Amino acid sequence: MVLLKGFVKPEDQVKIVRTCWQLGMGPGGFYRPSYKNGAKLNLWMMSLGKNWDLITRSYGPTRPFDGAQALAIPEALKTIAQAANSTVSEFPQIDPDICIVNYYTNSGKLGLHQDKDESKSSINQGLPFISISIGDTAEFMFGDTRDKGKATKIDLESGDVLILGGESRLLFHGVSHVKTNTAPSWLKEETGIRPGRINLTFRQY
Ligand SMILES: O=C(O)CCC(=O)C(=O)O
Ligand SMILES: [Fe+2]
Repeated sequence: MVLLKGFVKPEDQVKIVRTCWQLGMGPGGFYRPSYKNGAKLNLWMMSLGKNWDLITRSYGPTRPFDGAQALAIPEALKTIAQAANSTVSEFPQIDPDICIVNYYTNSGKLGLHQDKDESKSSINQGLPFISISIGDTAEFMFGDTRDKGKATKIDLESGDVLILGGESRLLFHGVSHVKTNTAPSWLKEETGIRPGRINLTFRQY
């Protein structure tokens, strides 16, 4: 696992907010994924490239609940993720065909889980996924088990990039909470970003 503190330049952070907001408000944009029993995740999600479905835990071209086609990953965003990937010599370079964008309000959170719905080959090779955080700071947790008490907690701030690959590809991870009013003031002024946090994870199926 590699954490690149403050990797994303301010102008790119602004670009990410504007792009995610524009895509997220349109068809195929942000929604709250539900489990079979109707309970919802504590975040808003938009899948780019391929749709990830919470119920089947699999990828497909469209999302079952409204039939919307997964939107394309904007090249400008992919470039930022690949630039981060290329600074880390211990992991292979990926060509992302999936980007999951999560928007957490200040009450948003995500339980400890592993990301293992990409192809067997991708997982077995330990191809990294690249996670970009924008907006309010998150307390991010990770560990070898689903036990929250044993998880390590770190802050992910606006502009940080976390890369999980190789041995760390299947780490359990999640977001315990989002810290209110911690986004950089210049980002708020420039974009009018709502309170909360945007996280993008770039993956190769
Ligand atoms: O928001 C984060 O930092 C993590 C997101 C995540 O784990 C996921 O989308 O699978
Ligand atoms: Fe994840």
